[in-house]
Amino acid sequence: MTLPAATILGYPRIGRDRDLKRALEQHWRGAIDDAAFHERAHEIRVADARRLVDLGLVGDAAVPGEWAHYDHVLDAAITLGAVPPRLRDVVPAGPVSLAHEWLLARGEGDVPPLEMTKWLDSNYHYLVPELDAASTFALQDRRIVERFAAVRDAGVVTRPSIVGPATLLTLATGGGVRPIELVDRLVPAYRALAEALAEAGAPWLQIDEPALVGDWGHVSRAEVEAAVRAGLEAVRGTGVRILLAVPNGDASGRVEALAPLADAVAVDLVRGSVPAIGGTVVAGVVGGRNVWRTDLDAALETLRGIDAHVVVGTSTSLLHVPHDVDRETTLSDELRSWLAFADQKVAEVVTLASALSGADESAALGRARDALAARRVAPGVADGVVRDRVAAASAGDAERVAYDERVAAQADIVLPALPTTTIGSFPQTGDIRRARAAHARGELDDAGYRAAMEAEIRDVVALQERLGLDVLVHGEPERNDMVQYFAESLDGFAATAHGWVQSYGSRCTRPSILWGDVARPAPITVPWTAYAQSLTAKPVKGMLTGPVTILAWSFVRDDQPLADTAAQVAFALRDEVTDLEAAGTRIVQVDEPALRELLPLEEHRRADYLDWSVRAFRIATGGAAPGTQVHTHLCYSEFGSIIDAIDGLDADVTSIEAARSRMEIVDDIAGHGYPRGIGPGVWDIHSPRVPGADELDELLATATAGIPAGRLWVNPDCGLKTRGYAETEASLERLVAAAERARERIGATV
Ligand SMILES: Nc1nc2c(c(=O)[nH]1)N[C@@H](CNc1ccc(C(=O)N[C@@H](CCC(=O)N[C@@H](CCC(=O)N[C@@H](CCC(=O)O)C(=O)O)C(=O)O)C(=O)O)cc1)CN2
Ligand code: MET
Ligand SMILES: [Zn+2]
Repeated sequence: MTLPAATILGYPRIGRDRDLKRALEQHWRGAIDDAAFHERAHEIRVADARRLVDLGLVGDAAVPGEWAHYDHVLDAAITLGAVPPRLRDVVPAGPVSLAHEWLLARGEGDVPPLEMTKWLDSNYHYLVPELDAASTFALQDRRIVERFAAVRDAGVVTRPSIVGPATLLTLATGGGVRPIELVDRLVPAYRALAEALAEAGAPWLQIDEPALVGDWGHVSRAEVEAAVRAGLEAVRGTGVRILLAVPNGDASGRVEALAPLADAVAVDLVRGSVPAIGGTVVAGVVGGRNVWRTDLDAALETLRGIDAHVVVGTSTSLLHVPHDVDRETTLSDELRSWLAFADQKVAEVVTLASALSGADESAALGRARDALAARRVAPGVADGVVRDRVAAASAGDAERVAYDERVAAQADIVLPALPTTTIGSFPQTGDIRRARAAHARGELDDAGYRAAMEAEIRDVVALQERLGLDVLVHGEPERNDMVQYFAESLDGFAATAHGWVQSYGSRCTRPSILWGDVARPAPITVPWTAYAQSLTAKPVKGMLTGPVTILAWSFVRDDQPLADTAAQVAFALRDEVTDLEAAGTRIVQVDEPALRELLPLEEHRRADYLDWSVRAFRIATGGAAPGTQVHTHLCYSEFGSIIDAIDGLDADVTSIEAARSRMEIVDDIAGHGYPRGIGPGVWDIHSPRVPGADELDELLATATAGIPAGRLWVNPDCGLKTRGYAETEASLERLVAAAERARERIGATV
């Protein structure tokens, strides 16, 4: 049985109206029981599968079946019995209950969850499988088989998918063992899955191996290739056919020798070129990482040039894009005509497959051509003033005076040794969100909304003064999201109303659409920051999101180099810094949590990326006076690899996630001789756990051992927007007390 003519590699699983998010959060707070949760999850799966058939994915195995509750990497680990060694006594072998699934994903009490980190170069987060030398694997949980059968019984024969062994092991951590070395032990469990699926009547299994397109450092290319091979050899001959999917980059040069072991190979033709393989190729000409309408003429030409049996597909799963652009009635008709969300992308692969088979699709091709042509010349796509400013940028725009001179100019910002601060956001309470929703619906007027946010700022400032923090924040209550908020105030961006995309677990974002040249028509953050500063004699940090993060967490235009778009955003932020200074702000933080995330998977593309991304940050902050203290904030570990780039940002103070990795970063910093202020996080804010006093002392002892006291700051790992007030107050109280003890211990004078 061959694959149908059109398919996609995956579909959003959070539900059209974030139905799965709601079900998850209701189950977590005990509002619905296991049976009700399973029922809701099943309904979402069936509705999505039927919609995909209605959109034209007809024929057995055309509809992908990947339906994790929380994360697809966690689902693979659960399926194959890869339970963390530390939890062997807690999570028994066999099917994993919802309670245990949430324990793995979210932790509980003293049990920390699996670590969470970025999936490839995206803003989706997966849970890192934990393995050790004693790890064994088997088909322990049949959720993939059961979901296939349940959706088949509802009328749709899908193509289940699972993360492949090379990718699973490349992304896993190992205690005392390199996970990739466990591959021979792991692959029989994949075979057992393939056999079970064959028995259940599944015609195809998709094995995702994006690890093939990256350069990993800790795992060699030969090891990745060998692990993919071992997986494919293990699953051969069970009766289920194998689609090897290699999304997220250029598979050519990496997949040719493996292709004969699979029944079909899916490749990303948005980022990559066509590999020389025969057999069946799922040609990923429709992009899964962006929201622009496909150039169907160009795609058709690519498809016609492939010397193999061609199935039209997407470059990646559509997990990263929202469901349906037709719901975005607040966008202009013009902008909407340029866009394709998941459902429109499905229609595109169907149209292309039909055209490829010789049917007359001239009307659809013509509409796509017209939309593209209109986009090229639309007002706002190119703005002469913006372009002239970027073109005129000089090296000096990215330079501040030497650090020593800045330290001298900042001497009147009076702070103790080991100053305490937070990362910016305070809890986003239900009241704040309800006020914003009421404001959006027109039920709360502008003045009422401002008053509500100012009341919140007053409370947050008072709380920080009571706790004794040294550098205060206003708490960011007015921000729906740290990127969308800025996008809504900048020219060149559009925000969506329903364009939710899963970020992790139940948490979603609405990435904005960066379609035109970027400019800042008016100050954005100044009134809020100035209001907070008016309430206190302590310094209040102004809080901005940096250019790289604004790009990384938006859907960016594909018609010019990212570096050019980054420079435009950087100049807009530069003006905001100037206006904050004029309003009396002495400390400005420019967050770049996505700096590491956008680092290309392929080694040969990294230097160029780091060059333009660091430059964009420096343009954004380069206009700050020497007396203005510039902070930045980065989250997620693995920063050792980009420590030179962090140094290159030239920020006066950098706060960085460190508590979860138990201060590993301190060695990197000490070894590098990093010369400026640094605040390694001492409180892991990703769970409601309140850190113990001993734990804080220990983390600070590690920090003071590696970093000179004059440069060390004390802060949490990240912002507090997902936390509640109970744990926020308790944890910050302990953090301030621990900083005081550390000052005494090292004999620092306040
Ligand atoms: N873009 C982005 N990426 C990021 C992060 C981030 O902060 N932003 N942080 C890191 C971790 N990722 C995260 C992603 C999302 C959230 C998060 O909290 N998301 C919220 C939504 C945030 C938001 O957009 N809030 C809006 C809309 C909130 C909402 O759902 N409103 C209700 C109505 C309000 C009510 O009556 O309660 C609705 O629309 O139904 C607002 O506050 O205005 C969620 O999923 O619940 C946190 C971290 C990395 N990537
Ligand atoms: C994901 S980084 C978050 C930084 C932001 N200033 C906050 O505190 O929420
Ligand atoms: Zn952060």
